[in-house]
Amino acid sequence: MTKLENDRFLRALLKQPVDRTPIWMMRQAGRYLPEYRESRAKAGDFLSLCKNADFACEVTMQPLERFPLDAAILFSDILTIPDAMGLGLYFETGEGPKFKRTVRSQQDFDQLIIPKVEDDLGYVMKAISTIRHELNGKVPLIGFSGSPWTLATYMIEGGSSKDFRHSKAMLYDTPELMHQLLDRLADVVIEYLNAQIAAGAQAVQIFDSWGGALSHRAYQEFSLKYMSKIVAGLNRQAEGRTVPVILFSKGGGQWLQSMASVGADALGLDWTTSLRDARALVGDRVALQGNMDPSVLYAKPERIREEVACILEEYGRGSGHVFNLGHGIHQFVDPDHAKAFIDAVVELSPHYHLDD
Ligand SMILES: Cc1c2[nH]c(c1CCC(=O)O)Cc1[nH]c(c(CCC(=O)O)c1C)Cc1[nH]c(c(CCC(=O)O)c1C)Cc1[nH]c(c(C)c1CCC(=O)O)C2
Repeated sequence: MTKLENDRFLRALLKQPVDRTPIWMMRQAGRYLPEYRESRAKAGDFLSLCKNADFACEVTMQPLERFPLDAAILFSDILTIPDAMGLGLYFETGEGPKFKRTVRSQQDFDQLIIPKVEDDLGYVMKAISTIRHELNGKVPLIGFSGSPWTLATYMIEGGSSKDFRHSKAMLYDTPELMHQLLDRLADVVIEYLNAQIAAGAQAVQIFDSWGGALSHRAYQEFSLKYMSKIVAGLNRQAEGRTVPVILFSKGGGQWLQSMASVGADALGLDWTTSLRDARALVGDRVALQGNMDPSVLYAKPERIREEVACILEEYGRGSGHVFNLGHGIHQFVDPDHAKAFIDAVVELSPHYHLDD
């Protein structure tokens, strides 16, 4: 077992003392990096990057070669699960993800394949072990999955959606069908994340990108309940350490108290919530991750630095904060601005940990 040289990300998630606030960025490997665009052109397309362990490893490492990040994130996609369930994932340039088949009826549900994670998603585990080998203990590797609700929206709509027309209709008209789908997805996610942990993921994040599209009642019943089932089903010890779990419901700022009670180690916040208020609400129960508006990276480096300073001050002193953007980095961001952001966290945050 290689010793982890930099564990401040894992420590902060468990609210253990750190020398400075750790940082990583959602979508840190992606189109804003010219070297990513080059690798994608070499591989042919995005899915070929995900399905080939050497390419997935190459692009995972790219942001770490440029910036002093405290974690790597597996290069993959949340939609690998519906693809393995037989829906036929493809990407049309400039149009985002699409599925050949959708799930809108009991019959569609009954036809879903129950994937054998080790085979059907074996390429993901292979990417994880390749990346761990390449990282050689430099920083921890994050594994991830979509939440059942977020995955279900893509499976029901057949791709991205603005209004979640078919998913909302199913939720309100045939809630029992929706529950069957969510429960099945929760079981697959548990197996998938446990396989990622066994292959070497040292923390996992559940992306509930569309949790915030639900009503207050529906969020608890159709999203949080299934994330809670997942958290309860995860193997959270590996290689002699705790494997922390991060829940990220985008737009979920008003539900932090209930999210804090499902047993995850940390909650991801988007930029619409104040870290100060969030910390007061959740107390010592969970760490917090976030939450700079990704669009701040369009501004000048001096302005980015001011925003970082405000966010550090909002969280205040002590461990339990992982710096991140409130959502994925945009594709038109100048990589030098991402560098200014990360450097600002590295330079300004030690002050907040003098008593740790
Ligand atoms: C909803 C969702 C998806 N995928 C993901 C989510 C949840 C996070 C979020 O809310 O943003 C998660 C994801 N997708 C990707 C990662 C890689 C790891 C990372 O660096 O964060 C992660 C963690 C790569 C990707 N996934 C995708 C890209 C762009 C593909 C390309 O190279 O063209 C990348 C780098 C494609 C993708 N994949 C998905 C969409 C909607 C799109 C198209 C959107 C877009 O074009 O930005 C589904």
